[in-house]
Amino acid sequence: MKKLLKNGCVLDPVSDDLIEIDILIEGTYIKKIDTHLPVNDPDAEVIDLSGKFVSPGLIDMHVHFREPGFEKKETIASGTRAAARGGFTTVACMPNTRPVTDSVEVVREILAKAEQAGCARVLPYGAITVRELGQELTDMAALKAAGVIGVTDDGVGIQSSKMMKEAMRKACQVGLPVVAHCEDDTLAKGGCVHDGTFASRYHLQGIPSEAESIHVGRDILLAEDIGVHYHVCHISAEQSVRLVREAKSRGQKVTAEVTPHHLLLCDEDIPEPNALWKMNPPLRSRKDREALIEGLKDGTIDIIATDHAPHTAAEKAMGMERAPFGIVGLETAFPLLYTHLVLKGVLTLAELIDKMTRKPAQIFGLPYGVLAEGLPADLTVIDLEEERAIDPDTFLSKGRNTPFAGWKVKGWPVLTIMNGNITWNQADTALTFGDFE
Ligand SMILES: NC(=O)N[C@@H](CC(=O)O)C(=O)O
Ligand SMILES: [Zn+2]
Ligand SMILES: [Zn+2]
Repeated sequence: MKKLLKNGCVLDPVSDDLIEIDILIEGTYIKKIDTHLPVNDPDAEVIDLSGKFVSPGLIDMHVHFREPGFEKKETIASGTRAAARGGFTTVACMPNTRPVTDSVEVVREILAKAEQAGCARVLPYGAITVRELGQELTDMAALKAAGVIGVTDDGVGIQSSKMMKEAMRKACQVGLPVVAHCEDDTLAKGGCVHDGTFASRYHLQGIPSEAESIHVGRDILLAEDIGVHYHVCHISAEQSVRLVREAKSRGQKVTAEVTPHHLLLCDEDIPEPNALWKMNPPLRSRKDREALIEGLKDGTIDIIATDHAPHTAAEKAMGMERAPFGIVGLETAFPLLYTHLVLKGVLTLAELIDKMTRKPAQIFGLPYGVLAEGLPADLTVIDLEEERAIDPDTFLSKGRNTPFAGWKVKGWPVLTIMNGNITWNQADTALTFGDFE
């Protein structure tokens, strides 16, 4: 099966200008990219992309799909459909499932379900410790052989420095990155929002920034001699950015990701104690937010990842102190970032796309993230002019927990192609609101 995409605009890799281009997809690969390809092949389906922007398929290195175990919040089927609607073709899913993704069996189950769902490429992470309890290391060699792309106990921090050091040694031996949820329980436990102005106004227990930064600093020191690739999840605090910057300047293999919500919101923006604004790490101070933007611009922070964390409406209605941490992100990330970073002149379109495509692929060694002949046909077509309010009722994710409802944003993905197959087409209502479990 062939698809000929005509007249789409791509970023010129040299000038970063938008240039018009034709792309021929054959089977699952990009066969040809040229300024003009003839429309004379009767076997090729021709798709006109005039006026639309074509990006390499977006990559999200941090999502929670909740399967197995918490299928009421999300399934691999609903999560990958949400990914496709958000323009993502590759997503890496976190192991805080039930059972935890700490065994070859669970990894196989996730990969099989993802294959069946077919809407996005799913790359599983394996746990660092058995059941994410921080007591006993998993069999990382076996997990790697089964297909995990990194190890993490996301959802909880590794409290013991000794355990983290051993984990780094083992991960390094088998060639897996250590992806760290940085959180010191002795500082964070019991808190529900950042230890700042909002917490004091509403007399809520705060989570101080150092709860994260202490782990970032500790882990950078531990990783220094081991030489493992150490990646910081959802970085949120100014001090953490500073520590990563310093480690990079010494040439250490440290990378970091930041979420759209930490880039766009701070604790002052929380209107009232409402769990739609509750996530881990919490929205921090204005100063922290500015440091994250600075870190993203100067390359200290490598990539943007959503930390898509769906929960049920009932769970999120339990209030700021009792509701679980987490917000969804897949279906709003690109338009939010395009509107609030690119259109406001904080990042260029090329910089934003780089942090959501080429860069995540590069740091995790994945063969995706660029448009090139011979690579898998992963593309996201975006209407940079379309402006619409975010409406959680239209989400394909089972999670509706977002603080961004009603935000009017531009730059909606209209067509997503993964491995040569259309996984999202805004114009096709059958694909848009199908009957999915
Ligand atoms: N980010 C969150 O607030 N929640 C995540 C866990 C995590 O990413 O640490 C979840 O699993 O719900
Ligand atoms: Zn986390
Ligand atoms: Zn997470």
